[in-house]
Amino acid sequence: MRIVADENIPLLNAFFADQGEIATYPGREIGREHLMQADALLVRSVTKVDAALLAGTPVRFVGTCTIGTDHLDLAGLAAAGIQVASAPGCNARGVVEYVLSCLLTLAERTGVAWRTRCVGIIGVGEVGGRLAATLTALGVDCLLCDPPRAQRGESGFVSLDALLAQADVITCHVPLNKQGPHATQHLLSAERLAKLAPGTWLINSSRGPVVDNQALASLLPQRPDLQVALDVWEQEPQVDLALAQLCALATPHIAGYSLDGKLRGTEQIYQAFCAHFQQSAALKLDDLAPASGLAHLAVDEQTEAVWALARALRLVYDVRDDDARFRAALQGLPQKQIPQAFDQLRKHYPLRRECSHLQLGWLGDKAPPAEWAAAGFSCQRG
Ligand SMILES: NC(=O)c1ccc[n+]([C@@H]2O[C@H](COP(=O)([O-])OP(=O)(O)OC[C@H]3O[C@@H](n4cnc5c(N)ncnc54)[C@H](O)[C@@H]3O)[C@@H](O)[C@H]2O)c1
Ligand SMILES: O=C(O)[C@H](O)[C@H](O)COP(=O)(O)O
Repeated sequence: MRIVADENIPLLNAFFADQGEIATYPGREIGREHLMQADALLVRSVTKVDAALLAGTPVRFVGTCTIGTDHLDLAGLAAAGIQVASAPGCNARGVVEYVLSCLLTLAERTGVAWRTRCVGIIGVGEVGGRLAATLTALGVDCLLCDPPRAQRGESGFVSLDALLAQADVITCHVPLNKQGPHATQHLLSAERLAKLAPGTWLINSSRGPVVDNQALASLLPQRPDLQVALDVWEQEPQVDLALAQLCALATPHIAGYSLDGKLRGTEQIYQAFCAHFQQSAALKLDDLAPASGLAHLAVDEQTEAVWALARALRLVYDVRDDDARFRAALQGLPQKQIPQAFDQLRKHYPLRRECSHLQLGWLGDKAPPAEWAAAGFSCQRG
């Protein structure tokens, strides 16, 4: 068995060394010449894979250790008889923590309490669904928009235009679909952006082209009331630095970059690979993942639950650090050098664990506040 893989897949060797010979390359550089003897191709989001790339190669299995699949030509690969697997939900919790951190930061900067804002979630799947559950547990009002789910007869959704008119915060969690009845490319078009209510906070951590970046760059100089956080960019790894400058928060596509999320992605693809090649999936992430590096925060009955949660989140993840690194690395660079700097920020991303690695030590006599567990924090006495 020969496996070709993106060099940025963590625990690749730990999971796949027993399965065959592994050759790794930078994800953006994987080409047909690397695949002429490969049985399986393992990628992340930066490798574009279509039937033409694999034509004439023995590759019969493609696994992407990511949630998004817009870099894969799913229809073409299916027609060519190639099995494709992705890692649904693997880093969804990381994205939720990124959005929560954006809310805390924008609240601090504008002086508007984040818990009083109505959050409009566009796309209510793995990420949007978990975000809605977490925010609701914290007492925040949410509006949900997901026409594909509404069309399947599920209730609780509003139309996109109703959401845009009513929400104070808009956060996008849709896949990038260029065609079809629910296409999402430029879902936030120039026309819709122009209608954003005064003081709206807009967060995009889905895919860059979901928001018309050119229209946003033209709008923002006339609308200093809008607060925009962009994690994804229309021409990635190229970034429009003028747009980044106008954003309140700018990061290099790292919303889901917790180590936990990346490792779950590798494990999910290992399982799919083993199922496809009829091998037993004997390895478990719990046995291979590095120790948790648990952080502690002690709280007592006098501490307001939501204040403690905000402190706890800051201990685990602070989007301001990613924003500062992004600006320091990219500002002033000639355009030609931006893609490489963008990729370097992602390749050398600092260790980040999820909130499940933070223990809230409860010093009170009564039961700890229910919001904590509901918001995804583990809470123990003492
Ligand atoms: N920035 C990051 O680091 C990062 C990390 C993870 C995922 N993502 C992106 O976020 C996207 C969403 O992730 P997910 O795990 O929630 O995916 P998901 O497939 O579980 O959920 C997507 C939801 O969007 C809905 N949807 C589709 N078209 C829509 C439309 N036109 N309007 C509104 N809703 C629509 C779907 O019905 C679905 O419920 C991924 O496809 C990926 O592109 C980014
Ligand atoms: O779709 C996803 O899972 C995310 O966008 C993922 O974090 C992308 O990371 P990459 O594959 O570019 O390393």
